[in-house]
Amino acid sequence: METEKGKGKLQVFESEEEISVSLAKYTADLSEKFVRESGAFTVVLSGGSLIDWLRKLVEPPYIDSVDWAKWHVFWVDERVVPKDHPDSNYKLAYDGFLSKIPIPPDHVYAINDALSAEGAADDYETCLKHLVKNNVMNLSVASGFPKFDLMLLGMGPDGHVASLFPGHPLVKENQRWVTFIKDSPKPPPERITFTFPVINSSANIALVVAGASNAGALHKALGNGQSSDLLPVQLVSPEGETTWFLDKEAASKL
Ligand SMILES: O=C(O)[C@H](O)[C@@H](O)[C@H](O)[C@H](O)COP(=O)(O)O
Repeated sequence: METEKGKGKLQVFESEEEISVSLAKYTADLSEKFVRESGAFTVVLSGGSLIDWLRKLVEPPYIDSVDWAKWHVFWVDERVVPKDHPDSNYKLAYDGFLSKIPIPPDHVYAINDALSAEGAADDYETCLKHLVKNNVMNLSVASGFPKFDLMLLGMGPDGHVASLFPGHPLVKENQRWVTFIKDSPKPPPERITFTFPVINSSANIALVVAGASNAGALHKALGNGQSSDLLPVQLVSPEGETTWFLDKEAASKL
């Protein structure tokens, strides 16, 4: 099933396997477009199941056809733990994805895990500012925040995206590019996260959500009901395009 709503392009798949097939083609097509147009492709990863759903991208034909040397990889959020810790989103991505592609190591922007949460957020923001200065990426003309080519986002059953949780003041942060949280309701408590102005400056956002536990939040996000207290996922509203990759369990209440 595929429909266009005001909230983006909505695709519902029979299985997680089909999500993975479609996500690989979508990502490879965007990579081809941005590399052709600008010579680089800036991609933002999440934690959670997303990395597993990228598995078809590291298989033929894409493993051979994607211009991996032009990729620059970032994280929308990261837990403040050592990079070899089981909770690390970097480790998750390295083990399941990055170790399988020929990407130059200096194009992989992991957090500095020797720093505090606050220090790591500052450091990551400084890193992004250097990349803007060196023309690896641009600022959005409309917002003045960095504009990534593609953000691959998951969503939690509470409607959180990145480490922006419902009711938390960080949801309203509108100055910083990268900020930190020390009281995440989902463990581990210390994380850094991109802010909504950065998320919403993206050229493309894929929201990849599977499983019945997410059906309620998706119903609220994509259904026709009105509500004044918006879930974080409802604040995802990029300058560019949103594409939803759902399985039928997640979409069961739509
Ligand atoms: O930092 C975290 O705690 C997770 O990365 C989390 O944000 C995850 O991305 C979502 O909960 C979606 O998870 P699933 O894709 O596994 O449903």
